[in-house]
Amino acid sequence: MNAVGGMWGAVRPHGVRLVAAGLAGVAAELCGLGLIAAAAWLIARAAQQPGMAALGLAVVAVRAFAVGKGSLRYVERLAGHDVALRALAELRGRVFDALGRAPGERRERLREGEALTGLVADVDAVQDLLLRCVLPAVAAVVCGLAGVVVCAAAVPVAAVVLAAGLVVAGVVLAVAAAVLGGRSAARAAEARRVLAVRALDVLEGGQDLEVFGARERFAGAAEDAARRLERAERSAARVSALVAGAGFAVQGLTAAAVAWVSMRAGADEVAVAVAALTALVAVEAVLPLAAAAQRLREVLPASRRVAELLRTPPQPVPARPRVLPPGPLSVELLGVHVSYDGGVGCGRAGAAALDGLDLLVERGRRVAVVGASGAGKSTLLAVACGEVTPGAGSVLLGGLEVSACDRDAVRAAVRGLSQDAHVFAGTVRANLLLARPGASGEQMEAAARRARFTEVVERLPEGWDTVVGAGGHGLSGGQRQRLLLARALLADPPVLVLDEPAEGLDPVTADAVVGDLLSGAGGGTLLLVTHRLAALGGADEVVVMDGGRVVQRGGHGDLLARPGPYRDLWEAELLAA
Ligand SMILES: Nc1ncnc2c1ncn2[C@@H]1O[C@H](COP(=O)(O)OP(=O)(O)OP(=O)(O)O)[C@@H](O)[C@H]1O
Repeated sequence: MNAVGGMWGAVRPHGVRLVAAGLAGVAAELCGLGLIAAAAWLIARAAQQPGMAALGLAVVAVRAFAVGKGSLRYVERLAGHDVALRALAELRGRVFDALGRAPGERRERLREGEALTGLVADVDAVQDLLLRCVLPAVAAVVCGLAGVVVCAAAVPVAAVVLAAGLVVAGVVLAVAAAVLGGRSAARAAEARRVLAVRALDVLEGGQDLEVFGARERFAGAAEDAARRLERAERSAARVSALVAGAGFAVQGLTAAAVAWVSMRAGADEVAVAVAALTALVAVEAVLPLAAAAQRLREVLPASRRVAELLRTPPQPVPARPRVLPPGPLSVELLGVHVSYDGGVGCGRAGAAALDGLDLLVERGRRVAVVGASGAGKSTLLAVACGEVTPGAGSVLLGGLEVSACDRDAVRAAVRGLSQDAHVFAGTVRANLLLARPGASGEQMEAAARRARFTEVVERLPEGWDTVVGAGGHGLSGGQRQRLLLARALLADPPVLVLDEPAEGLDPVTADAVVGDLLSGAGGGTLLLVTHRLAALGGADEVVVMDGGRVVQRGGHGDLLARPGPYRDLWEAELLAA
């Protein structure tokens, strides 16, 4: 029920259109039924040569039903698709809203090709609930009932036989199709998922696979998945064909049985013809129920996943948000705990990324955060800028609980450079101005100088107007990183967070950049995650993390002077160098 709830919420605003589509579908089926009943009556009665006056009304009825059936079917298709597409647009809007509300790590998972492709397919599949399940089912049920009524009017006992035929065609076959076809559909869905993952591996990692000589193996795995998908789809098609064949057999047998009991009951030939042909049309109307049931089995899991996403509770919005003070802000984390779903926690399944972390960074201070890989440094920055909501503990900005402040104001106040920052397709200038649209040429130049990006721009064919591709295509890794750093510096927010700003730069430039960032004058509070310890002499303070906690803090020189985690990291860095 929850699964359908997600779609229903999107359909409700278009309820009138949906009812119109349903009524048009029902009316089209009833016209089909009326057409056959009237035609049967007309042919059988004409054979008795009663004269034109007795047949006139039936001739008009046949014409009206024939025209009505075609036109109403067209109206039903038009209105049905109109409402389904409107509901789909509404549903997509709701899914985007829910994604916006979702915690950062969930959005993060959705960036993976497989999950994103899956979500898009799930949302699209939900429209089939309306077009291929609900609307055909409503029309089938009404037309089946109308068939029984017409049959009962012609030959009462034949109506019982028709009802039995309808139950077999509309219920027994539908359940069989759902059970047998559902299994194949589940296998096909899983095979489709595996194929998408394998195909992404081959497409995105093609170069690496070639280098490591693993292309054949991965391509073979993709082919295997494609074969499994083909087998599952064949099996689903076999079930559909079998059910369709059985449906036609039930249809023919029901019509024959209705004719036989009608004759046995002593009905005249006109009544027999009307009852038999009505049975033929009524059973035909309920046959799509089997296909609808099979499709329902395929669509329900997708609808369930979409409904689950839509249930993401909205972030509580403070009634009267507190206003952050101007200028650089202090950052304080008190007993902060973060666990990621599915996080491997450095080999300890389910371990916390932040484990009761306490940290106060006073306003305007320049703090370097260091620690082994997986210590929780990036998670600390993600919590500080509101990307990840802690499971427990408090985060204060300028002395105010971030949950009491406007979310957009917090986002604007704490920004910088994350490990997965994106370069957009467009000019280098446009990429930089994204951080501060009104920035002057001097401000851009200054940010570029600090990020060592000026020398890159000078060598680009069109300078600031050089066009780069999405993801920084056309730039080297180091050039891309300098562009991203320049963009973060241009933003100049009250709290600047930089995650590995010198990643991909040569060691000398990297140390120079990190050193400048930590010792440069002015600007806001700075939280900088780095592995380059040699450049930390200028930092106001160095914070050492391990296992999601702060294990040591102090000045670079003081920390080096005594044994402890920082000196261990330093010695390990010297050894590696
Ligand atoms: N999106 C995520 N989903 C699941 N687990 C995650 C996610 N991000 C981090 N983790 C887990 O949380 C722990 C801390 O990760 P985090 O990225 O904060 O460490 P880090 O100190 O920045 O590491 P590195 O120096 O390698 O970047 C890790 O053990 C990791 O397994």
